[in-house]
Amino acid sequence: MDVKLEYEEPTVEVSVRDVDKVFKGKDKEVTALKQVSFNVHKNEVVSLLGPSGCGKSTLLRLMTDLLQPTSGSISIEGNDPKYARLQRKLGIIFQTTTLFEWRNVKENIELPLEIMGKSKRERSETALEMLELVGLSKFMKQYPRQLSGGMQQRVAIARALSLDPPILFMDEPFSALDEFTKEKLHLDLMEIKRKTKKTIIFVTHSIPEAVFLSDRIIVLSAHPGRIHSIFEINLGYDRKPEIRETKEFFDYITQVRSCFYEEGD
Ligand SMILES: Nc1ncnc2c1ncn2[C@@H]1O[C@H](COP(=O)(O)OP(=O)(O)OP(=O)(O)O)[C@@H](O)[C@H]1O
Repeated sequence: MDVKLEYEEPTVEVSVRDVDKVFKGKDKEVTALKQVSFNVHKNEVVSLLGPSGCGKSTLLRLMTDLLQPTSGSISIEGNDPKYARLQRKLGIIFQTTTLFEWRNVKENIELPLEIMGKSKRERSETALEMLELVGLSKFMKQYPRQLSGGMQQRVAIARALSLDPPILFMDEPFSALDEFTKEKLHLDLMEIKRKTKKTIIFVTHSIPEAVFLSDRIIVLSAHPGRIHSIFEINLGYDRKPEIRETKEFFDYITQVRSCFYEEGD
């Protein structure tokens, strides 16, 4: 029998080409990024991993139009980041949540929809859907100060997802949380990825976190920030907590860690 195998090229969703970023101060310049190039494909989870000061956040801010490159180019779905931002293609989640204290959980999630002029009914329906997705339906009337750090971060994720952006940018979103909460949120994020098919670009300095969550890890080295290595993590699509106990998981951690301790680094 003639079996035709169809292979579809993965769609490039984010493309970073030869990017340099130099911060010019009064009396000195800092080259934060030098000749950085990579692609992120649709539905991929890619982590940017590296030591403090290697330019991870700068790179994320360049991709989300919060900063401009000194040279090189970045495209999101074939357009520049500014266009992508204005078209609401980018959801951004930071390390510290920026929830509004005077709005309850549901009202916080409704905010981007309100800004976009969506009707009250649409706002409410979407917020309820997002609350369900992050498992906070019971807490919709609570105010941010009444929630734990992990719950607040889940509200921030729900809010970032409310306009259904295809790409989520997450800048060390769980680094302020305790280990138990962090591991729970890793599973929540896997579930969100499975249900929503988002592309996720995740900044972290935790090797186990990067290995557990990512399809690929881009390791940056510092001063100036350059791509040191790229690792593919073949631990399957739907990752369960037990993966953390497997040899493959530890092997990936060892492999990634070893590149931080190479001679001369
Ligand atoms: N606005 C700025 N002005 C001047 N220098 C900056 C600015 N933002 C970042 N830098 C410098 O650029 C380099 C990269 O910083 P960046 O915050 O991107 O690193 P990072 O890898 O995200 O670090 P961390 O893990 O500590 O958050 C650092 O040397 C930093 O001091």
